[in-house]
Amino acid sequence: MRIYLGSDHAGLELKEHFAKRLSGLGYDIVDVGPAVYDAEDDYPPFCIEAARRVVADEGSLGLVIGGSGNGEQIAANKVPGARAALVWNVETARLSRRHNNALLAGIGARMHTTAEVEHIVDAFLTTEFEGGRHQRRIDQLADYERSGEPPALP
Ligand SMILES: O=C(CO)[C@H](O)[C@H](O)COP(=O)(O)O
Repeated sequence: MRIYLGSDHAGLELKEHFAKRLSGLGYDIVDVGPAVYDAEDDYPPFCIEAARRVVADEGSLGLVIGGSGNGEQIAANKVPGARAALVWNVETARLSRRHNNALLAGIGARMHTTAEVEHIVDAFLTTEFEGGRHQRRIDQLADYERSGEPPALP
């Protein structure tokens, strides 16, 4: 499976950790940057690029890593077709795949130990989408994104 990685300066060290770790586990890693630490860099270019690539590459997943993961997730979700979830423990990571078919995980490097994030990321990458009623909800979001017509209130 191909995994796209993006971050900002706050997530750079953890991104590099995952580039090595996931590559060692057999994942095909594409790191969209940043390549060097710059305390003044901004997360949108890297997270939007990671999300664009995931959406264009069916079957791939992405990790967008920052200080909190909030802005990274917001940036990724601006890309049409992207579904990015802020994952902050193993259960939210599992549910983001099982119920939301999340394509990208937003991760807060300043919120966890590296060992915690390893468990969170492993859960994200190894959980399958459940489909069923959850697909109906995802379809409503996708229709709204495409048409601008909000789903009817029940
Ligand atoms: O988490 C983030 C966005 O959600 C950023 O990594 C964070 O805002 C960067 O902060 P600073 O420039 O103070 O290092």
